Amino acid sequence: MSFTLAIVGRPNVGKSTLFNRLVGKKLALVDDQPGVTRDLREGEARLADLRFTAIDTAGLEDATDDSLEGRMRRLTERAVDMADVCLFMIDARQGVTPIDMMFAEILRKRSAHVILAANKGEGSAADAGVIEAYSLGLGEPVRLSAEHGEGLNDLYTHLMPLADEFAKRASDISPDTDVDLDEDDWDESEVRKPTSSRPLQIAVVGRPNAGKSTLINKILGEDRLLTGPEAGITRDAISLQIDWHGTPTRIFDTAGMRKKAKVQGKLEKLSVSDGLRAVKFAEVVVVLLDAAIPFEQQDLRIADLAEREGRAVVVAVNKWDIEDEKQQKLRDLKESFERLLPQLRGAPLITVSAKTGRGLDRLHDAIMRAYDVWNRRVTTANLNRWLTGMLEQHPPPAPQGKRIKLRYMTQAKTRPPGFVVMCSHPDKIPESYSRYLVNGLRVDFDMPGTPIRLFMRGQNDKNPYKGRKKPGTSRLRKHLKGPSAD
Ligand SMILES: Nc1nc2c(ncn2[C@@H]2O[C@H](COP(=O)(O)OP(=O)(O)OP(=O)(O)O)[C@@H](O)[C@H]2O)c(=O)[nH]1
Ligand SMILES: Nc1nc2c(ncn2[C@@H]2O[C@H](COP(=O)(O)OP(=O)(O)OP(=O)(O)O)[C@@H](O)[C@H]2O)c(=O)[nH]1
Repeated sequence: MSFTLAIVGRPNVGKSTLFNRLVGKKLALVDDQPGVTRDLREGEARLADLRFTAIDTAGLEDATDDSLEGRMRRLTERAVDMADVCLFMIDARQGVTPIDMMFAEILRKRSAHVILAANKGEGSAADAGVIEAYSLGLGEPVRLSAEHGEGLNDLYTHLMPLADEFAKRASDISPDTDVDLDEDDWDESEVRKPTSSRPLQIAVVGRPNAGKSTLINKILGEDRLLTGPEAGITRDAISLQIDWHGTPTRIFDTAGMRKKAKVQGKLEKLSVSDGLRAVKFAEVVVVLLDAAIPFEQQDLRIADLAEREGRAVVVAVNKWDIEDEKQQKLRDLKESFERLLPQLRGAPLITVSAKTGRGLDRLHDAIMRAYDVWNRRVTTANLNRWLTGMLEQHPPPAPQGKRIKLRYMTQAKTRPPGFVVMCSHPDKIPESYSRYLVNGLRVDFDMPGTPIRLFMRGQNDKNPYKGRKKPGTSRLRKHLKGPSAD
């Protein structure tokens, strides 16, 4: 089951950086001078369980005997013809440029499968560019940071169904692993359920000795993972596929993530990054706490990391069998949770005993629900009705006497839910007002336990349609919604 992926895009967007990450060796040169990569490079790439050939196209500023456009076109076409899938990369910090548009045009005509990636996506400086990427008409962009290794899970989610399709074409997989590719006809009451070929990906993370291996053994119903009383017994992230109450599920057991400062040997360093990697690949992250020592610094770090990575989060408090005063303890836990992890407001907190199996059904239900919420889509009509109410209840501030206008809102993405608000002065909207809207969305559309992303966007911000045709309302809507939105 192998296929070829070409990474294309204009100079300096980060193609080689991604290539290096996928291929795992420093095969391609990386530099902040445009055009450092001199030719097409090929390497055997890995992304979780996917294996494929990656092609890095770069070096477009090198030659002098032709126009940039001509060279770019030739090189891209060559790569496209060699590849099954094209990963088209833009620089989210710079937004969509005319050259990007030219690329999009070539790819739309020539490539059957294009995945759009908005790279350099770490941090809020990239927010506007990511949203703008929808305007290229190539579907939902994958927000990546090739340099920091962020967004690889999303890339995996985009690649996996294609990989399956290629494998099916090669007719070496059984007919019951059909992939449901149809994402366009969801409505807000519908959520995507994992299909048989796309298992729900769960990472169980927590400090050493929290009971991760014991928990997974219990779920598996057999002693497949090693457990023991010493901290740090699991050295690697292990993934296991099971049918959990009828849901195809892949569970990553990760070695305990401990504070970096305490990490000594090289082996343990690897384990920590394995844990981080598991978070990146997971859809739902179960943060497993030890009831005797809950919410330590490291637990908070892990939970915060999962939130920043945009994963659905369920907190499970383990070893509940040895707690007395359970009622009081539970109240204390909930209070600490709200105080220490406000960014995960409303995320489920489930008490379990990995040893006896108590609470595991509730854990399963909480995971499924968190996954549902993470996939939720709210219609634009409902959002705007809601926005009107929110504005009436608590109007936005008026810096220097000029009121900021929030005009229009739409959901730009799911997994996790991301919303765009068009407004008059996006940079003047205080953090507190954004929080008011996010908390409102959470409560009114019933979205506990999932990160919610909110982007404020000015109508004139780097609008790629500016200067072309008149941006009528429907055009603007299309730009905002993107081709894959409701
Ligand atoms: N901030 C940030 N910088 C990145 C990221 N990915 C790559 N870069 C930087 O962008 C610059 C260009 O990266 P390359 O990977 O060489 O880009 P390329 O697209 O292969 O460039 P050419 O060889 O010129 O076509 C380097 O300085 C990278 O370190 C990212 O995710 N975030
Ligand atoms: N009483 C009680 N003990 C538990 C429970 N779950 C795990 N333990 C014990 O806690 C210890 C650590 O469990 P592991 O499953 O190895 O922990 P881990 O989180 O995988 O540990 P690392 O591999 O170090 O990351 C073992 O002695 C388990 O028997 C539980 O629900 N109740």
